[in-house]
Amino acid sequence: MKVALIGYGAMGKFIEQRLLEKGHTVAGIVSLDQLKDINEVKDDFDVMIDFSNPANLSMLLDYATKNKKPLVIATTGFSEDQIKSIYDASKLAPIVYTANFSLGVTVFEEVLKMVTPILKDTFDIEVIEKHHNKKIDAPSGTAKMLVSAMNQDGEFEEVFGREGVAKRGKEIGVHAVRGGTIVGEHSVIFAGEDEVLEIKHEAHSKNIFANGAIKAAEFLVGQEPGVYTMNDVLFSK
Ligand SMILES: NC(=O)C1=CN([C@@H]2O[C@H](COP(=O)(O)OP(=O)(O)OC[C@H]3O[C@@H](n4cnc5c(N)ncnc54)[C@H](OP(=O)(O)O)[C@@H]3O)[C@@H](O)[C@H]2O)C=CC1
Ligand SMILES: O=C(O)C1=N[C@H](C(=O)O)C[C@H](O)C1
Repeated sequence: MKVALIGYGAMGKFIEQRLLEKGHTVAGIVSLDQLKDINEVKDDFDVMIDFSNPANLSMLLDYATKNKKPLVIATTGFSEDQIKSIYDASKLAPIVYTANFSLGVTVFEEVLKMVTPILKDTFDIEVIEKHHNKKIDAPSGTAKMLVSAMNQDGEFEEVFGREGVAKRGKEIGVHAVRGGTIVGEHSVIFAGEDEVLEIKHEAHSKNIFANGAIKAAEFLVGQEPGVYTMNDVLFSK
């Protein structure tokens, strides 16, 4: 598989190594101090993998739709309008879009879909995420994704950085911690009267994200246009 890499920061450098180890080729790197535009990548490639910055999204969606190129989007911190533009573009190009490529978080979402309807009326729900001190967006994309998994019917308001009392059944509180080299931790706390259920995922290495994104890219080559999830990548036949 020939890959165009977007972003050459912590994840971009990491995934480049993993791609080469797995026998794939890096056709070009687009980043602030490399090629500036995906159109400048001269070698042909099969798929784009984006671990960069929301500022690059429209360039990547333009390229994907005009050239029918598969796009793996790992970047987080998009606006609502940008997220809508991903779904619009997916009518013309195959896209995997997820804020977390790990198996554990993919399963975490399914567990939340099962547990939340049972506890939502009698327990308060709070999400705590922890990341390294270089992360620019908060709350994390994964925290937002976990809230969405719990909020399928749109009945909760997401409250970031709580002030005042928690409104049980109406709000999900979200809290962000930044420090050191924490790779990524996400906890969902269901707090009831005299009991607490806490479900937690810890990333111990960026490997899980790099390997998941490469699996997603391998899956995406040859797929029809559409937005695919990690559930599709990991569990579809
Ligand atoms: N979905 C997932 O599983 C995961 C997603 N991520 C997400 O991937 C993204 C990248 O993470 P990470 O590698 O740790 O971040 P870094 O800050 O280390 O790297 C970001 C890269 O994007 C480049 N970049 C390109 N265009 C811009 C721009 N307009 N403004 C700023 N930077 C730009 C930066 O260039 P330069 O180096 O020149 O500054 C840098 O190479 C984040 O959004 C993060 O949340 C991270 C891990 C897992
Ligand atoms: O920036 C990171 O590092 C990470 N970002 C993703 C997010 O925002 O959820 C995924 C992971 O937690 C690491």
